[in-house]
Amino acid sequence: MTTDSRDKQHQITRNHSLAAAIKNSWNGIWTVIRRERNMRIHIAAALVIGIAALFDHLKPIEWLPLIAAITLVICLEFVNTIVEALVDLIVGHHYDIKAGLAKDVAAGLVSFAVFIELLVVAIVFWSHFKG
Ligand SMILES: Nc1ncnc2c1ncn2[C@@H]1O[C@H](COP(=O)(O)OP(=O)(O)OP(=O)(O)O)[C@@H](O)[C@H]1O
Repeated sequence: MTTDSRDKQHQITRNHSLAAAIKNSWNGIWTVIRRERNMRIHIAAALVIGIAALFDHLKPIEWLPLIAAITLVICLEFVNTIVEALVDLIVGHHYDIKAGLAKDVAAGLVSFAVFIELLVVAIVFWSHFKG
């Protein structure tokens, strides 16, 4: 295989068009959804929250904190996946205490965001029914 044909299969240059940039970014999102079980759980939880908010006729202002909390969790799960990929790229299959720390802190960020998400959901629905 020549270098040229290899480069066509595995792009390592800048995107030549906006369409290519969008296609590659969607590919990144889809890859995370396919590979990361936790991301699928976050999306399922977001759907459940959204359906509950629809059924309970939440006001637009009440949707905002829910959307913010869900966005935070999903964005941090992307960050967690990026950290895992970079750590694996750097250390491979070797044990390294700093690699473990980086992965644990990244996972901890997601857990913290999920805790905030649960808190936000509880407060929004509680205040909706209370008043
Ligand atoms: N190279 C390494 N060196 C040291 N510890 C590691 C290494 N790779 C993984 N670990 C430890 O194993 C844990 C799980 O690893 P990893 O994050 O790759 O698995 P995962 O199942 O994809 O995690 P998550 O549930 O967050 O997606 C890490 O949080 C870390 O404590």
